[in-house]
Amino acid sequence: MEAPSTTDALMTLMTCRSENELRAVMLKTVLASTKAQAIAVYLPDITGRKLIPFACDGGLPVARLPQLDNEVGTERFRELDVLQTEPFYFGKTPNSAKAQDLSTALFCRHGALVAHRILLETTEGQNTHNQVYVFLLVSAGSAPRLQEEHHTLHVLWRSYFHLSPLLHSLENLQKTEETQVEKSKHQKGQVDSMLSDSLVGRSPQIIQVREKIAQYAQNKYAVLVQGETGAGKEVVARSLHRLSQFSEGPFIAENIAALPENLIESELFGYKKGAFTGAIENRDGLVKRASGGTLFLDEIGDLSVDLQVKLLRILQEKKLRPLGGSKDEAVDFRLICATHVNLKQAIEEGKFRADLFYRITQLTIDVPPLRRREGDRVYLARYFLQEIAVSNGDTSKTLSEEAIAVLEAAELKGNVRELQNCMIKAVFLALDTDEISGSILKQAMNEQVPAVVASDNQISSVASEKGYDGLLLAEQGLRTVVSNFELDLLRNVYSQFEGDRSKMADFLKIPKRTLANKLSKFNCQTMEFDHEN
Ligand SMILES: Nc1ncnc2c1ncn2[C@@H]1O[C@H](COP(=O)(O)OP(=O)(O)OP(=O)(O)O)[C@@H](O)[C@H]1O
Repeated sequence: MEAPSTTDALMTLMTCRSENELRAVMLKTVLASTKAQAIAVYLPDITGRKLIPFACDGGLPVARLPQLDNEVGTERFRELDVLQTEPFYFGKTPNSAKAQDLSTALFCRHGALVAHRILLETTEGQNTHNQVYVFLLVSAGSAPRLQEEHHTLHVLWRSYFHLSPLLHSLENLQKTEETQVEKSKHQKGQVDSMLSDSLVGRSPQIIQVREKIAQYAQNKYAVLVQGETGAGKEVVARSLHRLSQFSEGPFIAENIAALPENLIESELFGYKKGAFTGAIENRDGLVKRASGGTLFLDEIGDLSVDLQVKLLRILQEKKLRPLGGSKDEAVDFRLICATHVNLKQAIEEGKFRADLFYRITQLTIDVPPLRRREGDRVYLARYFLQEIAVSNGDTSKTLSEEAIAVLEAAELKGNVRELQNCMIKAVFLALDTDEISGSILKQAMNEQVPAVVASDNQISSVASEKGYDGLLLAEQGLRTVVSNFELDLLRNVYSQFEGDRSKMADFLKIPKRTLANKLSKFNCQTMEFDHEN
């Protein structure tokens, strides 16, 4: 076989991708170029007195090669030695007990050795080996072209010691990159699992929402979360907070619509003692309390235009002046707002300021209604059944085929909240059975408090169930009967949930804003229900 040219040999070396590969290819290349049977390569140690095995092919493994005294280098070994006739001994002296034929020591067989001492240039400032000792076992009687061979080896080993540190750095870089990729995969895995635990669902639509949350969580921009009531806007806001740099700080949530109009300002921005009658001490507002964390303002569309101006100033200047205060106080928080109304329309109607709109919608997340999430109803229903079972220390109930069909056909205007309530009711209606049937599920759905948007017929039929007779209806008219019924219902729900508005709104499947409106309509902010209406 024709020996490869030096250029070809160099090209082959340059295709190597790791130090190990380079070393193996180098030895093969040298064997091919010199037509030797075996090769052992040595480097001098730091003192220069010993030669340390570095690489080999065709003989003993490197670990079993002996160290050599560098007498070869100093006394007997010239730059190029052909040791074909005389055995080449190493050891203290050729006659000492330790003396041994070098070819046997290196290759376990006595044979003709060619030894090259290759002088490399040292690169200033770099710890480059400046000599390489190459021992080749050649066929007896072969006549190597020694000078030419020596030149080739010189070129190859020089190139080797240039390429080797480059590959070493490349490998380190790759390892670092791989570790970073692994690390970020691991982090992504953690984020994914945290998000799919809180924002449950596997529809492409909800997966997209989760992706947006993961993407937006790491920055400080304000986020507007839009979606129908009960769709999970607050769940999204909480997830954003948990994944953000503010996660160690507080998550302060407030529903603007649920706050009485006259209290919104002091609740949000706080006040100083004496700012108004009843301000008997300094009190931090929600904005101040959210400092270092996240402020979640639900139903932001309900903020009065005056307060919109004040909020905008705070967002722009990161400073807050409480009611009755004379100094600005620094605040730093991430703002997340939610709305189920179209804010652009509110701007057109003059109810919402465009400048605030742009400030709070640096990023937006649309939470799709349940009806637009393919496959999530049943998935979520099973999830809630499991959750209920865990909290009851029970085994999870299953859904019959019929129940699944009922679920798929249901309107679920109250979105996930309605579905969750339905499942709670269904579990308690199906106490004696492990499976929730279609009829139980229908019953659970019907047991939900009639929707505020229920038709007159539905209302009068519920009214008659509740004891409002037709006579009364004829006497007072539908409006009064319905109104009284609603008041009665609110009073019952109030006592059931001890005035907790969030729970009341959840139970009634209405936004807290609607609940707040109804309470003020009945003049019962304090739920001391005056029969005014
Ligand atoms: N994807 C989901 N996975 C698990 N639970 C959810 C999910 N979406 C919503 N929920 C649950 O549904 C209920 C309503 O969710 P949330 O309060 O976030 O809705 P919302 O859109 O903010 O409602 P509103 O507009 O009435 O304030 C909560 O009990 C919440 O835990």
